[in-house]
Amino acid sequence: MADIYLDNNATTACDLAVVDAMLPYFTEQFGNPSSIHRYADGVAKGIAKARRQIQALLGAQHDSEIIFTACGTESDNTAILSALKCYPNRKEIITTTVEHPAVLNLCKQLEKEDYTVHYLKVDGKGRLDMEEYRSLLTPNVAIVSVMWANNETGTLFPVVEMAELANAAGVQFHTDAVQAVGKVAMDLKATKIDMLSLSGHKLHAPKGIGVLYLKRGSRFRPLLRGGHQERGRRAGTENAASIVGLGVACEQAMQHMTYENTHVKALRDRLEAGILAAVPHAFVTGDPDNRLPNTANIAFEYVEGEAILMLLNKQGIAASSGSACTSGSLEPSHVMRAMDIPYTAAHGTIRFSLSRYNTTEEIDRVIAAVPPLIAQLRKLSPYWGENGPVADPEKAFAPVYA
Ligand SMILES: Cc1ncc(COP(=O)(O)O)c(C=O)c1O
Ligand code: FES
Repeated sequence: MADIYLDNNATTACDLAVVDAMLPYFTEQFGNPSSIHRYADGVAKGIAKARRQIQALLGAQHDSEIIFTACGTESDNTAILSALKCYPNRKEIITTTVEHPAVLNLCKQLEKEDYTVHYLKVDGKGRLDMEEYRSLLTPNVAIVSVMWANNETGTLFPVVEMAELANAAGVQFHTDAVQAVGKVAMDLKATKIDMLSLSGHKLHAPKGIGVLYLKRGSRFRPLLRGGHQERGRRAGTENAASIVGLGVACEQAMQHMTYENTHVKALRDRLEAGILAAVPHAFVTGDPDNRLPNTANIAFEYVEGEAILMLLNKQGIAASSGSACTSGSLEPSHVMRAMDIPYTAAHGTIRFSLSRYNTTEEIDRVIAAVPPLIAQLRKLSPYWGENGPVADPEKAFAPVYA
């Protein structure tokens, strides 16, 4: 039986059209786009076309607002560090408790360098408190960086509205839209978003290519200095093949946007409904009303996420865990902790993230596979008795994970 890939928030398979478009840039068109000979002829043109394809998907005003980078992480770092250089007297940053490490770990470092970082809290469904946000927006803030969609739960933040508020307060606004691009319709020219990060490998383009969108007129200081590539805003010879691939991936994403929000969403809903109907003591985390169409993060109480993943893997099903145990930590993920998910549930969260390549048959196989597997693990769980959870399992857990 074929394997089932439900880990698309981690990374996606390259679309075959993307690979086809890239191939000539490894062979005939391998020249440096800055050179003046036939090996470079089509390269600059290929890059220019990709810029327009990405502009179209983002609804950007100008193609010059697209800066190619090496990854989403580089885009995030560049955006935040740029604002700190542009506004040297402002020593505060606003972000959230549930950002990707690409933002969080940079902020942790900046705290050691005398910046004050305000981490906006989320409620039990992963939603932000806009009052708290408003109260923190002062002239001391250099930049607000808030993700468009959360990678673990798919929860969407109201970034368009938050950017308006930041702009009114004279503060730059950056959004990490790595998980949102291609799934959420965007019209950046109609927003006050100054900077946005995206990453190719989350939308069926290769790994190692990213974009930083920079609104025309917004202040900017480059992270990498060197050659004059990207109008001096990001030095380094262009990754032409990947850029061309990303362009095609963005065009495809535009074509599939409706499908993603109808068909893929229906598959996700089918998966959730099927699993929740058959498994007691399980629930969906995140904001059910404001979510990516492809993401289901399900907490299975009283079992270990890692054990679930291993049993799923044995059956050819690839998903990921909301816990951090794979990274060698016994703590559940910072996103689950921020939402105050009890640790007896947070340790058993599984993220199923779909793509347009998934089928109803695959989803039905997963719906059939999960319930017996959870039952099997609960039989082994010290927190699960004959008739369900043992009394006060939270207390029983506490000394272990304290
Ligand atoms: C929300 C978010 N931001 C940033 C990144 C980092 O992107 P990249 O892997 O291209 O550096 C990821 C990827 O996991 C992500 O999910
Ligand atoms: S899921 Fe493995 S330690 Fe929490």
